Amino acid sequence: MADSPEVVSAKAALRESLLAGRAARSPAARSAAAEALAAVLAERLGGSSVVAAYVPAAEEPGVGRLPGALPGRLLLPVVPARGRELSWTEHDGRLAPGRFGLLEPTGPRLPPGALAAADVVVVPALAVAADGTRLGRGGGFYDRALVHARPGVTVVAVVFDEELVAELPAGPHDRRVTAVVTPSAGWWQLD
Ligand SMILES: Nc1nc2c(c(=O)[nH]1)N(C=O)[C@@H](CNc1ccc(C(=O)N[C@@H](CCC(=O)O)C(=O)O)cc1)CN2
Ligand SMILES: Nc1ncnc2c1ncn2[C@@H]1O[C@H](COP(=O)(O)OP(=O)(O)OP(=O)(O)O)[C@@H](O)[C@H]1O
Repeated sequence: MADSPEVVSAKAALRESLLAGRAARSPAARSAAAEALAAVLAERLGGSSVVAAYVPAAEEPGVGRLPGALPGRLLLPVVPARGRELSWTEHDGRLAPGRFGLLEPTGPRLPPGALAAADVVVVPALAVAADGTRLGRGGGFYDRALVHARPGVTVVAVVFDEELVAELPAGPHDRRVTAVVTPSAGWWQLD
């Protein structure tokens, strides 16, 4: 079942204002936030052997410090030329621009089900609610990807402080995160 028209328009309005907030942040504020986020994630994920993460774009929290600060073998997403199922590639240090201008790994692609190898999944979000509801960019990529995560693994979203909110609109496909990190609040367990 698709999102209702009310949920679709509520999400669109929220995305617009959250993206404007991100665009307004200075480069210095972005690097200070990235420093803090990287420190919390490195500490909390210390014992993990396989971590799925992503490469933040310039306006996203963690830019420049993720995924490099994360431990273990790293799986990074590759946006497909067609469709909305993310593929995965094990990070070997090499990145090149892909769809939407996002940096992506260049090595061999693994199928969507490769996410099942991850002990922890670090996900991008525009906002996260106290009940774990996540608002993304609107592609539905992560809602589809998280179907392949092993049940019970930690799914942690990375947001700026004011993007951890009381509530968010949710549709039938939305997958909840189990934790969230923000630069000032650190790690919040939500499940
Ligand atoms: N760093 C990072 N990597 C990520 C995500 C992310 O949010 N951040 N994704 C999280 O899912 C996936 C990519 N999803 C994305 C979905 C939409 C847009 C985007 O810019 N959409 C345009 C519309 C462009 C179009 O449809 O042609 C827009 O929002 O204006 C970008 C990434 C996988 N990798
Ligand atoms: N597992 C799924 N199967 C089919 N459709 C889905 C699935 N997950 C999401 N969708 C659809 O994809 C569209 C976008 O979903 P949504 O608005 O939740 O994206 P998002 O979580 O913000 O984006 P992203 O995951 O790319 O960051 C919606 O129309 C939603 O109904």
